[in-house]
Amino acid sequence: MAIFVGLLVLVALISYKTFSSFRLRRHNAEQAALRGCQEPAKAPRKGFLGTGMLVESIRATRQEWGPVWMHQTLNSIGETIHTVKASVADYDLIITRDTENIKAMFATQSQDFDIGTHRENAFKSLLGLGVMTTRQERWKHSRALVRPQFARDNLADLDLFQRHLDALLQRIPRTEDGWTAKVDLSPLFFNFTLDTGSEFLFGQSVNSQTPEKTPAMWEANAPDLRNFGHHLDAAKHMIDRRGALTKYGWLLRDSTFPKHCKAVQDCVDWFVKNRLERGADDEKVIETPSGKPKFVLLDQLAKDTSDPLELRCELLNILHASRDTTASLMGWSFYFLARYPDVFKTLREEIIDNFTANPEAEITFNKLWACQYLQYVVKETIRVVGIVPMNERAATCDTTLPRGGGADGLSPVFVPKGTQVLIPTYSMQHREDIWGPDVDEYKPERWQDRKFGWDFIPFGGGVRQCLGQQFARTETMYVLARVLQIFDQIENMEGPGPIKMHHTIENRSGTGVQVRLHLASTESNFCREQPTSELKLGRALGLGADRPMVAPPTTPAAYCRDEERQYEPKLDDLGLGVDRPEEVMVV
Ligand code: HEM
Repeated sequence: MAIFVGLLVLVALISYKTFSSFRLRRHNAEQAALRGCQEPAKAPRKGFLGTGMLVESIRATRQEWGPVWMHQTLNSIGETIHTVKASVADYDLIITRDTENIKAMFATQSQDFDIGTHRENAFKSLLGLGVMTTRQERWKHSRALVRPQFARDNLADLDLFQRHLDALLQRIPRTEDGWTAKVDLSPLFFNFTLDTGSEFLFGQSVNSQTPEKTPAMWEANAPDLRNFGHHLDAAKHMIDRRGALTKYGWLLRDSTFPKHCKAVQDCVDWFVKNRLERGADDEKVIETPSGKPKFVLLDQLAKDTSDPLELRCELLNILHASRDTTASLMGWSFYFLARYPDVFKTLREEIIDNFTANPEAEITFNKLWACQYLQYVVKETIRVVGIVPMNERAATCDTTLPRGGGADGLSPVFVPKGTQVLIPTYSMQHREDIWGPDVDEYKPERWQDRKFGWDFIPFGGGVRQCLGQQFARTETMYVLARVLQIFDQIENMEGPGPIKMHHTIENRSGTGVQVRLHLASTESNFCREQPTSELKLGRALGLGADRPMVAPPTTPAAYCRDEERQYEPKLDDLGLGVDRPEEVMVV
């Protein structure tokens, strides 16, 4: 009897599912016809229930070429096809790298699109509900809370960067011949941005580069601040793995994940509690060496809300958005400088012309942003690697995208409510029809006089545009400027091999940034003298100093420069603001 009832329920369920899916398909077909839409090209359906593409994409990500795989897969469907529909099991999604569609989702039809539920679901255990993770009315509330803080002029604090850069440089051991030991700069940048980010957000740095500076009273009263970075990385690793499975991410379980999330949250709660105990008006005005009051985001947010959970979530959302992205950008910048000596030379000349070779000479925000070649290097680095190589939106109602349907790809495409639309920014930034036949070359000069709009959206665009792009670019440019004052040569210490893109949410070099640097002045005390035991210490610090020296540097074939190019700087690129109308693209 029980079996009979069970079977009956199963048949009823299957019938209901079949009927609803039939009704939905008919509804979608009617709506598409009414709106003059045509079907886009289809990605080949491979493997069991069409999961082949998903498996391929996960494999490519593991092999550290995920963004390139996506680009090649789209090109294999058609180099002139920029919008496709892909199906995995019962799940249809659209992938588009068409600039008209991007503009529609971010600007002209932005009311019909928002981030999907995946971002919120994937991140909420760690970050809670904040500006990165929420949608609709809840997101408007968060954005209204944090945006005014980012709309200030010159938000980035150069003194803050300098203090933590000093600590970073002390991590690099020098040898007797004026060169540093071989060093992997990548982990150093991740610690650096954790330290600058935590100080910017909480008012006090977690000092991941200099744990010995942690105040003694913290040791007694605080949660596990020393391992803040470790817990953050471990929790994010799990989120990345879940994210790769899109809607099926919940299938992955890891018993340590909640512990890491809790450890991170405990640390932030501790900062928030200390701040709230002082009362909203008790803002300690600390003057930085440049005479500017120190900006602390927590102080500012505490004026608007005293809800500890809300404060924790917003701060963590921003820390997540800022730390790894900016560290990746710094790492990649040096990765390419080590492979393009002529770019390094041109950039260094510009830095010395503007700021002298004295690494203690003042660098101001305005002068930094006036360095054109420096900006080109940063933009080209972002273009070539796509720091956030994939963005996404989901339709909040039945709607359309203006292009991609029909044989010529020029008809609108119907997008049913709930459909996820992937935006492969890396692929957009490698479209030959937009960037020219030298698209795969690393060539900062291409940015001279280049106007761009919806074809270059590394910081998103429209109402949900990144709030920290000015901060990230200032921090990266500052580090580049100072390091190039101190060092006059950089050498790639990695063996030959293809570029590896370790794509989690952001994209960092999968082989690290293995270099050695030459001090411009032998008097310089910017690095530590290297005792004989230093190689072992280097390993403990994750510097890679003990790794075997490898073959002389080679340039990855895809990024060969075929000729010397002349460059003349032009001053046209100082507009930064998140204050501009949201539709204007400013990068
Ligand atoms: C190279 C560094 C960075 C890159 C490439 C980057 C890129 C992005 C991208 C692609 C988005 C998503 C936009 C969307 O959903 O369409 C975003 C959002 C965001 N970013 Fe950044 N970001 C960087 C650094 C930063 C920094 C340093 C901060 C803060 C100090 C920051 C704060 C935010 C915030 C708060 C959001 C959420 C905006 C919203 O949804 O309303 N980002 N960023």
